[in-house]
Amino acid sequence: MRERVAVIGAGSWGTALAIVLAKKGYEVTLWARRQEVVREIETTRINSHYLPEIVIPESIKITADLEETLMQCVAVVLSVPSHAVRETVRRVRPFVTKETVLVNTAKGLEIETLMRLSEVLKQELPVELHNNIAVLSGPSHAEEVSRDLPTAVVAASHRRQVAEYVQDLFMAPNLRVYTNPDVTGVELGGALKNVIALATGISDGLGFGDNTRAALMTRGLAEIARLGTAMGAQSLTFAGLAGIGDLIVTCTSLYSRNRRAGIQLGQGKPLDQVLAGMGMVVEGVRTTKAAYHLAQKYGVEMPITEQTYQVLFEGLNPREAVSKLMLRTRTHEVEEIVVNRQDW
Ligand SMILES: NC(=O)C1=CN([C@@H]2O[C@H](COP(=O)(O)OP(=O)(O)OC[C@H]3O[C@@H](n4cnc5c(N)ncnc54)[C@H](O)[C@@H]3O)[C@@H](O)[C@H]2O)C=CC1
Ligand SMILES: O=C(CO)COP(=O)(O)O
Repeated sequence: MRERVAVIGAGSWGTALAIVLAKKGYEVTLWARRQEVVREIETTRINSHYLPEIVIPESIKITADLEETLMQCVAVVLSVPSHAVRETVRRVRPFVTKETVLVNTAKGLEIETLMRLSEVLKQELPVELHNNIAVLSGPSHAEEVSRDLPTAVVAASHRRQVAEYVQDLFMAPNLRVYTNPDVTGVELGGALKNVIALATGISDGLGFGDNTRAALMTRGLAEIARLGTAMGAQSLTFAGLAGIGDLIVTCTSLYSRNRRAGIQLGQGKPLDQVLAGMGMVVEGVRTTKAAYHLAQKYGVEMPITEQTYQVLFEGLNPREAVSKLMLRTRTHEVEEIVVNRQDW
């Protein structure tokens, strides 16, 4: 008998992952919040709003009934936006057993609590399920994964068997999955790169150049790693797929909603209009707020995040924000190198 996997969230990413799993032979049920999405996929096999170019295999069952979706499934893949993770896990909880593996694929933070999403899952799930939690992250636009273009991602879990289970679950000829025990680093890399994607988008929208984008990405990664290590992550994780890997794709691809939102902001469009026009989740906006407060909480300098926050929420002119970054007090590139070189 084929193993059953539930994918919760029929947006771009949930749909793409459901296709990957169905092609691997799993019996996949995709849960959509809205009945009209169920009807459309059932009748046309197209999810026209989120992945219009992709034909969804007949073998994927689509429903808005959560109990039906979760019945006898061995794994649950959560692909709803970060702000919906807590309420979704609460709804999922009654239908999972203590053997079910739960994989969060959303990239963000909970702004009210500043928690990472696996921490939200832990809070909402009984303790016997805590070791079954995993996260999937890395440079992986749904538009490309659903077209089977070669992609590499990372599965993180505190338990090696669970990370390897998720690795095996998704591993496919064109989807290579690595494991990493550093759940904190993998989650923070995936969430915080969206802030830098907004910043680089803004810079592109202002008409600045490739040098500017490279500077923002590099210094952005430095501040992601600074906050990440202060929060207990391993610095090397930020040199991996969930760190620099995802930063590269999100800051350079036109599939990135965060980058596209940033470009429009840089061109002078107000935030509410940008978000209304996007029609898909732009995680970086909320994450900027969370990251700004986390930087204060941990006493970590995050100048790009701070300026992005000012632009998004305090009405700072983006050009002035760039100028503030350029004119900051001079500093070293890597503080640790200087501290360890007393002869210098
Ligand atoms: N699109 C992509 O290429 C990738 C997205 N992700 C992450 O996956 C998460 C989901 O993103 P996408 O699928 O791209 O978003 P999307 O905007 O394409 O779709 C979001 C889906 O969640 C549903 N939804 C919205 N609010 C909800 C709620 N309160 N309760 C339940 N469902 C709700 C929507 O109806 C929609 O089906 C995000 O955190 C994103 O960062 C991660 C990797 C790749
Ligand atoms: O995380 C992603 C790709 O890895 C998706 O990024 P966007 O949300 O900016 O589209």
